[in-house]
Formats: sequence, C-alpha cells, structure tokens
Amino acid sequence: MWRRVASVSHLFSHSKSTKFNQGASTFKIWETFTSESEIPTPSKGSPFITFVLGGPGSGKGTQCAKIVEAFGFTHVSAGDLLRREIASGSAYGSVILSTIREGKIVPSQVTVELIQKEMESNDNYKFLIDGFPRSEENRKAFEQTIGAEPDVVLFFDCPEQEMVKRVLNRNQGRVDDNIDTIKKRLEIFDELNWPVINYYSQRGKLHKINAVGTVDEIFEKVRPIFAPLSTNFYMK
Ligand SMILES: Nc1ncnc2c1ncn2[C@@H]1O[C@H](COP(=O)(O)OP(=O)(O)OP(=O)(O)O)[C@@H](O)[C@H]1O
Ligand SMILES: Nc1ccn([C@H]2C[C@H](O)[C@@H](COP(=O)(O)O)O2)c(=O)n1
Ligand SMILES: [Mg+2]
Repeated sequence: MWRRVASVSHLFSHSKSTKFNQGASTFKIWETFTSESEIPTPSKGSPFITFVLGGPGSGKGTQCAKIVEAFGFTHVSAGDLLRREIASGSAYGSVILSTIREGKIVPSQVTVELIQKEMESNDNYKFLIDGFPRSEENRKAFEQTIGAEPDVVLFFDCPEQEMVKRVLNRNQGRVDDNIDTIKKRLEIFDELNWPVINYYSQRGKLHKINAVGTVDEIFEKVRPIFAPLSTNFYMK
C-alpha cells in the first residue's frame, strides 16, 4: 500500500514550493495513493520520492531510463551528480574523484546537498533517486536535510558475477569501471548498503526485483509497481 510518511514541504518552502502546493494535482496524489484511514494529515507540497538501490552494474540507471519514459519521473542519479561536480572543477571535485576511484562513499553532506539542489531546481514532483542512499549515514542525512522519507524503494538484486560482467562491458570511460575498483565497490556495497535495504524492508517499502534477464523482462517486473501512476496520477 502506498503511504506518505513525511512531508518535504519545507524543502520547497520558497519560490519552488508553489508547484506542489497549488491546484488539484496535489490532492489527486493523495486521493490516488491513500485511503482515507491512512492519510496522516495531508500535507501540501510533497513530491513523490523513489529510491533506487542495487549493487554496481545491477541495472539501476538502465531501469530508471525506462521508468522515466513510462511514468514521467525525473531521474536524479547520485553518481551522475558527483561526476558532474568533478567535471565542473568545483572545490569538492578532487576529493570526490579520489573517493570514487577508491570505490568508497563520498561524505553524505556533499551528496545530499547536490540531490537537494537538483530537486529544488526541477519542476517535476516525481523523483527517482538512483544510487542513494548507499549507507545508513546517507539515509539519515537525507531524512535530516530534506525532511522526507521515500514513498517507494526499488532494490535490483543481481548476482555479483553478473554485475562484474556488466560493469566491465559498460565502456563509458568511468574511472571506477575496472576490476580493482569494482571489487572494492562490491565490498562497500555488502558492508554499507544491506543495512539500508533491511531498514526499508522492515518498513514495508522495499520492492526487491530479480535483476537477471533482459532489460525489458526486468522492466516488466518494475512496471506494476508504478502502474497506478499511469492511470490515476496527474501526469507530467
Ligand atoms: N538486464 C541487463 N542485461 C544485460 N546488461 C544490462 C542489463 N541492464 C543493464 N545492462 C548493462 O549493464 C551495464 C550496467 O548497467 P547500469 O549502468 O544501468 O547499472 P547501474 O546499476 O546503474 O551501475 P552503477 O551503480 O555502476 O552506476 C550497462 O552497460 C548496461 O547497458
Ligand atoms: N550515494 C552515493 C552514490 C554514489 N557515490 C559515489 C561512489 C560510487 O561508486 C560512485 C558512482 O556511483 P554510481 O554511478 O555507481 O551510482 O559515486 C557515493 O559516494 N554516494
Ligand atoms: Mg548507474
């Protein structure tokens, strides 16, 4: 059952907030996803947030592109934001680059700030946040800074051997797509991501998807999770 847990209205409390607060669309979201008894107190100005989890090469970015196309979400990839920060030559750039090269996790404050800016600068109210949270520290920083919890959490479950094969074949020139860094990323994933996955599983938000198969086969497992959006949601 879809359930809104927290409001991010304060995140959008300035000029951008009105897009969430005005018109019938906000109320449509509530009408569609919650029964009367489950609505805590409808809060105006709450974007629909999906976290997308899975190991390196599990297919998160690939499936996000399909979800964007089918359901009109905005794709916010934490890894892409960090790579963009490196490319921009910002003050954080060199630290981010060395962290990514080592297969480690960038401090949450940096990543959450980038995600927040991206959400605030976007007119959409449906967000796929890809590759985040990677750790409990990430998760708590998002909750504290943004003041929200996700509505849905996808977890693409893929065997290690398959993930390694996909990453080594990716061929996008990423500094972390080499066997040494992949091994470290997998270790970090095992150590830090499982507590996050368990956290959302215990709260009934996790949708675990077997990520083996063709891209289209996997998307057919994803589609029903968002199907209510296509029929009832106020479309972008
Ligand atoms: N179902 C699939 N079968 C085979 N290859 C796939 C499948 N899904 C994605 N790929 C390919 O595997 C590679 C990794 O996919 P993708 O970039 O979507 O993974 P990711 O989870 O976003 O990885 P990362 O965390 O490293 O960003 C890409 O080259 C992609 O084209
Ligand atoms: N929440 C995040 C997301 C990503 N990173 C860093 C470390 C990852 O290995 C790298 C690439 O991310 P991907 O594109 O694979 O999602 O970016 C991070 O530190 N914290
Ligand atoms: Mg990716």
